[in-house]
Amino acid sequence: MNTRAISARILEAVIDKKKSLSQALDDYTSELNPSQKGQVQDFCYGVLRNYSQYNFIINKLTDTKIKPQLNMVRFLIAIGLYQLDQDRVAEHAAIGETVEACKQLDLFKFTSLVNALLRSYQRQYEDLQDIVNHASEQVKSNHPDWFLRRLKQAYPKGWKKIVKQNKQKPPFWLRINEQVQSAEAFKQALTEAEIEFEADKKIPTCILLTKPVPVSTLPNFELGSCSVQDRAAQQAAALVEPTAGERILDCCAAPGGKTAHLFEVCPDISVDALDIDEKRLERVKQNMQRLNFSCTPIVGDASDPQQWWDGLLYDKILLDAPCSATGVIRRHPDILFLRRDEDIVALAELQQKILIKMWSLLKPGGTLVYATCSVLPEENKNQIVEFLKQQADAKLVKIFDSETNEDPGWQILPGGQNMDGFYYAKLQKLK
Ligand SMILES: C[S@@+](CC[C@H](N)C(=O)[O-])C[C@H]1O[C@@H](n2cnc3c(N)ncnc32)[C@H](O)[C@@H]1O
Repeated sequence: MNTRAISARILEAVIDKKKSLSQALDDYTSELNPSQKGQVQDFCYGVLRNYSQYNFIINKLTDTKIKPQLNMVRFLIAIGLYQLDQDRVAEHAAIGETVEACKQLDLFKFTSLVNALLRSYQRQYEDLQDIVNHASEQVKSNHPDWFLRRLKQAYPKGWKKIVKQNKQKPPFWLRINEQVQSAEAFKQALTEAEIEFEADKKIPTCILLTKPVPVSTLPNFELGSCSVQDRAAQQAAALVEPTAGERILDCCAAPGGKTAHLFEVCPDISVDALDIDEKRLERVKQNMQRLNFSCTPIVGDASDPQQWWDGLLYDKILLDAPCSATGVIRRHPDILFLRRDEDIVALAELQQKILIKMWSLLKPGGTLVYATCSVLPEENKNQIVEFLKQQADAKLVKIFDSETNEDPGWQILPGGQNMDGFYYAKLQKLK
């Protein structure tokens, strides 16, 4: 099967069957070579970031709407439109290969429709762009109405910027592991390997790769020299401030990016890495192995510590709460198709429940860092405000720029200092 046909199947899995993009990519691309995999990823991400717009154009160009059961044809045409929007794919290849994919998917009678529609798109390109520019916010932004409503309510002035960021390709940040080599030595090795990067101005162990490269080509990656992690996620370890001898709970730890960072900052700590998902916890173990650290993985539900907790209080807790992930849409555009409005209420309830339970596992004098990769106040600011109202033994620790606004924590919006959308708040338990 050609890469367009495979991509159409993946889009069907995400958009119609509500599978996560990473799962669908795993399911359909395991047999492909790296270059084919790259192409499939490019098509799928590209279409998901612009699907509402492509769907709108398809409806404009077809007299009779393509029936829902023929969504596969719709996905193929969307892949064709994405290719024609790009300079990288020659027009004849974009159209020819998409028509070929149509045959490979046994959709022979639609080949002329696919061909005609893509050619019409080329001919009417300027007019269609103009029509799209006057379409609804939902079409232009590729965001569902419920999410636009929540964004507008939370950020009356800034929502357009967030929406724009969500359509961008994400930056490629690395975290250098100074337990393997100094940041300077790693940067030198990158220069020698002719891998272009920008050093972060504030964090010496954080760098931005100018162009994505396969991780296997990074110097000593297998020996744990560095990890791929967004700059926003790299703030967590500094906020936890791990200190030698401490017993730390990493709550909702998988795949273990932040667990590893805690050890990189201070290897002489003991960390319980808790996650409800046994399979994802395996990835924590793999990451620890590559980086040569050792934690205690625990499969368990954070909202029900009686099932797994050994009764010993923790000095520090990092609670990377389950959330809507609405801060990382540029990395995971499938979120726009998988998340529903009612999820936000359910997640907010779960987050407050977990926060209260985790608080009971913290030593007096200990600190808890609350984190999400969400941009919604329901999961962030409101959670902390509500918690502080109810918990007399909780004191807010001010972090970064949190003193300058009414938010008790730090809301990072997508694209802010080139980071993902994230939220942090730090709480101390009074003695
Ligand atoms: C945002 S991810 C964590 C990322 C991780 N901290 C890192 O930096 O690599 C959230 C995790 O929460 C886990 N999770 C969701 N609900 C949970 C629950 N009730 N108890 C424990 N873990 C949960 C999910 O399985 C998922 O691995």
